[in-house]
Amino acid sequence: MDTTTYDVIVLGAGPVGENLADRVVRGGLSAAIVERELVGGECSYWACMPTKALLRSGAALRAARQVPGAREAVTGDLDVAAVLRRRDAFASNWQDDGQVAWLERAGIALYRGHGRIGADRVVEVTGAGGVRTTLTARHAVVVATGSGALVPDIEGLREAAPWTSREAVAAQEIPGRLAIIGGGVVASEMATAFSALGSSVTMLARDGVLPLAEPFAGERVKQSLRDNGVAVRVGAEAGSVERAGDGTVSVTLTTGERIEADELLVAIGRTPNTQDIGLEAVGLKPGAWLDVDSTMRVVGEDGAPLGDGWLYAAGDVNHRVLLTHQGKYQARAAGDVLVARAKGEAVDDGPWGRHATTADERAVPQVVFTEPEIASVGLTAVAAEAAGLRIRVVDYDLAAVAGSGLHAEGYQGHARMVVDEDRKVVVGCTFVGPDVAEMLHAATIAVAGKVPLDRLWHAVPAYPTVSEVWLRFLEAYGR
Ligand SMILES: Cc1cc2nc3c(=O)[nH]c(=O)nc-3n(C[C@H](O)[C@H](O)[C@H](O)COP(=O)(O)OP(=O)(O)OC[C@H]3O[C@@H](n4cnc5c(N)ncnc54)[C@H](O)[C@@H]3O)c2cc1C
Ligand SMILES: NC(=O)c1ccc[n+]([C@@H]2O[C@H](COP(=O)([O-])OP(=O)(O)OC[C@H]3O[C@@H](n4cnc5c(N)ncnc54)[C@H](O)[C@@H]3O)[C@@H](O)[C@H]2O)c1
Repeated sequence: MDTTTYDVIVLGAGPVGENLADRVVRGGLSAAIVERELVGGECSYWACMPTKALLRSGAALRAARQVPGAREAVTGDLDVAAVLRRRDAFASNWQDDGQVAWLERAGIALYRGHGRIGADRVVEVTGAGGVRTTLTARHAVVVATGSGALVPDIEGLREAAPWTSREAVAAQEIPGRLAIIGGGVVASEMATAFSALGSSVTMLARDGVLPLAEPFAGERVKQSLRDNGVAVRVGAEAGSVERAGDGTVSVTLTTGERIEADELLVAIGRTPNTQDIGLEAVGLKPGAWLDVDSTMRVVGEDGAPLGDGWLYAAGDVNHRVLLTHQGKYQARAAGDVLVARAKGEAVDDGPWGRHATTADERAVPQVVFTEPEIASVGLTAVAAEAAGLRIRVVDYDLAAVAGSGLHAEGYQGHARMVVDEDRKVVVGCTFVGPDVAEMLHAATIAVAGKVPLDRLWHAVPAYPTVSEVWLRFLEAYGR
């Protein structure tokens, strides 16, 4: 048997590559995965899990302090060393043995090294010591190489060795002063985490705090960051950066003002890991995001699949939605469609079909783990209007729901439901408040399931929970 030929070869063993390969093997095909760093990808070691571990202890402490009886039992502050140890454990101490064992159990062959596409269906792997292996795919190659932090061309920035999300997430010491360029999800979560861990944080939020969220949600997070001592500088833009011999970083704003810090985190978005994966060998542009159809097949500029449709791209690298859960959703659909195509079975790629990733466009859930949390799904009011929908917005004060007062003293929160008036279904929902993350899935089901408002009246929320906001939404909308 030729051990270097597989039905499917996956480039990148992040959450998306792993899930896709697993799906393919479960469908009866063989799969190999190529990984140049740690099996498990960004999410496991430098993103989702360790960031949430950094944030969770502070959130738990705040929650206890908001409930009389529990509050009195809290006699100290965060144990920073214990938080960092817990973070280390959630990052598996940056060892991937557990995930490698999982690959073995799943029957997926692992090649360690940097993978590059050499020609149609051919992947060259350069492993330790420059050893090269050529892999050939009978059916498909899948690019699941993810994304890296985008570092802008600001004078002196690279020379100043700034933190990206990786260094922030893996920090072994908490800087006294942390400056952050950016106002998006990474910037907001890291400002929340590091201020709770003791840093004095300055956030240079050129375009505002979480500008893509419902405005009331970004506004509440901004206010809360300020209440917790973070200097949120909306509109501030870094002009140049310099690191002095003693390690101090100075950021000179475009206004001329200087801000000093011990570390500088750059969090202004992502760039695709496609610079050096051989895209030029198959007529694609290195460094570009990969465009795909609804089954994750890479398409050319004409919108048609490349060649006979042998190349797929899933997860961050296709730029549809840069979230682990959506990438894994893409992996399930793409893995299944790959098996169907290989076996000559019917493909179900119409909207909401088994092999299509329709939810990427209409029903993406996301939780931003700030204080307060933001949990949202589907369209904001602005996005719905921009999409040409005739909408009605229903707002509700979460503090007015009986369950919220019980949950925490002085609970503050807000919720918004966006209704498509022509179809009488919910197309978007946003909650902002303590612990709203776990409320999100009900909204996701309403949006993805296109549950008519008339039917939602029969989905009765339990009393006394914060979820009773669903009843209040319907009452405010009217029957
Ligand atoms: C700080 C931070 C926090 C986040 N928090 C969340 C969160 O709470 N929830 C959420 O849903 N999302 C979160 N995300 C987003 C999430 O991390 C990504 O959407 C997810 O990791 C994408 O998975 P992926 O498999 O596409 O790519 P990745 O996780 O980036 O994995 C790609 C893998 O491919 C490998 N690779 C790349 N090029 C090659 C090559 N040429 N050869 C071999 N291997 C290669 C890489 O080493 C990597 O292991 C966060 C992101 C950041 C930066
Ligand atoms: N909880 C979560 O789900 C979670 C957590 C962290 C990251 N992520 C994902 O990771 C991805 C990356 O996050 P991110 O925060 O880096 O990107 P982002 O796209 O969320 O935010 C980047 C922000 O930087 C601003 N910006 C862009 N260029 C700038 C510049 N030159 N100077 C100053 N500001 C600039 C933008 O206006 C934007 O608000 C996101 O897509 C996000 O979905 C998700």
